[in-house]
Amino acid sequence: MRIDVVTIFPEFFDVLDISLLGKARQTGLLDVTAHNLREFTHDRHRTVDDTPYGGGAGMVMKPEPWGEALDTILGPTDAADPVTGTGAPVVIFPSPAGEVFTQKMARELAGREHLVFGCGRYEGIDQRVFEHAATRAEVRLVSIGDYVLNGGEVAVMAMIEAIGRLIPGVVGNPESLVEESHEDGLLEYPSYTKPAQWRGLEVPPVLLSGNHGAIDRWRREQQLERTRRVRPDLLPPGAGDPA
Ligand SMILES: Nc1cc(-c2ccc3ccn(Cc4ccc(CN5CCCC5)cc4)c3c2)n[nH]1
Repeated sequence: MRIDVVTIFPEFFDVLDISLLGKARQTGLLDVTAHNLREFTHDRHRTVDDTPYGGGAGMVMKPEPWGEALDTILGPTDAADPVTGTGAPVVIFPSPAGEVFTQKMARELAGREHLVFGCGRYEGIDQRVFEHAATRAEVRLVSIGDYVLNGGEVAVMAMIEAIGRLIPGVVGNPESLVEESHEDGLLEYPSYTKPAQWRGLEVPPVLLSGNHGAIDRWRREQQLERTRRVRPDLLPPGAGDPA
C-alpha cells in the first residue's frame, strides 16, 4: 500500500520509521511519504493561510497550495482511472465534521492500494479543495472522535496505525487481529498473564483449567458483560437481553 500525507509538519511523521510500521516500510508492505504543503507555495513567506471570507476568528488554509500538492500526488487523471477501483486513490481529510472513523472503516481502507491524507491546520481548509479533489478521486472527511484537535496530523497518525496493522504481514501474529475490541463488534475480554497470584489478586480459575470450551464461553460472556456496561451502543440486537 502507498500512503501520501500532505502537511505543514512533515517531520511529525518521522516517528512512523521507528514504530510498528517501520518494519512494514522496510519490507515494502507500506510506502509512506510525507509532503510539505509549503513546497507548493510560491511567495517569499510560503503562505498557506489567509483570513476567512465572511469574517470569524482564525485563519483558513488557502486552496492553491492544496491544489498543486494534490496535482503532484494524484497525477494527471486519465479517463481510464476508475474513481472507485481498489487501485484508485482515496483522499482522506481529518475533520471534526467528518464521518466517524471505525474499525470497519479501517478494514475497508486496508484493502485499498493508495491512500492520500490531507492534514488541515488553523480553522480548516478552503471547502473548494474538497470539491475539486472529488472531481478526480474519492474524497472522505473523517473524524476520529467528538473532540477538537489543533490539526489533522494526530488523526492521520491514528488512522495510519489502525489501517496499517490490518495489512497482512505488518503485525506479527495475524491471530491477534481477530480477537480484539471492535473486530467482532464487541469490546475485548480482560487479559491475564503470569504470575497466577499478584498482590493478593488471582487469575480467574477457568483460565488455568485448560478447558478451552469453558475458556471461550467465559471470554464471550466477559465481552458481552463489558460491552453492556461500557458501550451498550455496540451491542448487536438482542444481545443485551437478560439470558
Ligand atoms: N476528530 C477530529 C479531527 C479534528 C481536526 C482535523 C483537522 C483540523 C484542521 C484544523 N483543525 C482545528 C479546528 C479548529 C476549530 C474548528 C472549528 N471552527 C469553527 C468555524 C470554522 C472551524 C475546526 C477545526 C482540525 C481539527 N479535530 N477532531
